[in-house]
Amino acid sequence: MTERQWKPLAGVDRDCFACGTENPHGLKMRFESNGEQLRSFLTVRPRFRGWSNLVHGGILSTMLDEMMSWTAIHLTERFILTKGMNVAFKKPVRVGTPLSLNGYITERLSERKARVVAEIRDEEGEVCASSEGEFVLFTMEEFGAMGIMAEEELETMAAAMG
Ligand SMILES: CCCCCCCCCCCC(=O)SCCNC(=O)CCNC(=O)[C@H](O)C(C)(C)COP(=O)(O)OP(=O)(O)OC[C@H]1O[C@@H](n2cnc3c(N)ncnc32)[C@H](O)[C@@H]1OP(=O)(O)O
Repeated sequence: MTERQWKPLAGVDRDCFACGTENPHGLKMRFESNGEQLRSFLTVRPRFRGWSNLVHGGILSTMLDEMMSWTAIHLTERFILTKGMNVAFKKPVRVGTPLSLNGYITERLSERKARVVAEIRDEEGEVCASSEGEFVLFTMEEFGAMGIMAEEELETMAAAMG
């Protein structure tokens, strides 16, 4: 069986703290999908440290939330909101070291909800932090009705989801 090909996903949001392509203060996360899972590679800059040279736990949680969110968006082709998430910090993560993340759906709870997992691995491939989250899924019309973003922004996002 041939391994599914990984394809880069276009960044569509300029200013998001986690994935914004133009946010100078953000993490600038990028994503790839093979149709079954998503992954991301990044090295966290020292400005995001907590203790000494360790990546702050809040930053790790943001990375996991973003990984799960992109996974939910691209694998369900719906707009999403994070309803809740649990994080396990298993090993300290150091700034300035290459990290990889992956995300996958563990359960489509209903038409409206999905359970998603994300993991952060170090260079040795060891899982340093992981999360499980529940995501509420919305059609473009439903998301538009919530007034979270402008019509043209909604359409740009919807076009990038498939
Ligand atoms: C390419 C892109 C890249 C761009 C990628 C950008 C990625 C950004 C990622 C950021 C992710 C985040 O951090 S999001 C920000 C943090 N999260 C939030 O702000 C969410 C705040 N919480 C809420 O708004 C709410 O609690 C919800 C919507 C999550 C859950 O609503 P709830 O009412 O409390 O929960 P629940 O009882 O389980 O839901 C009841 C039912 O109503 C539905 N429901 C609830 N609200 C609505 C609604 N307004 N419109 C329709 N349906 C709704 C649910 O689906 C569910 O359906 P049924 O099961 O009965 O059928």
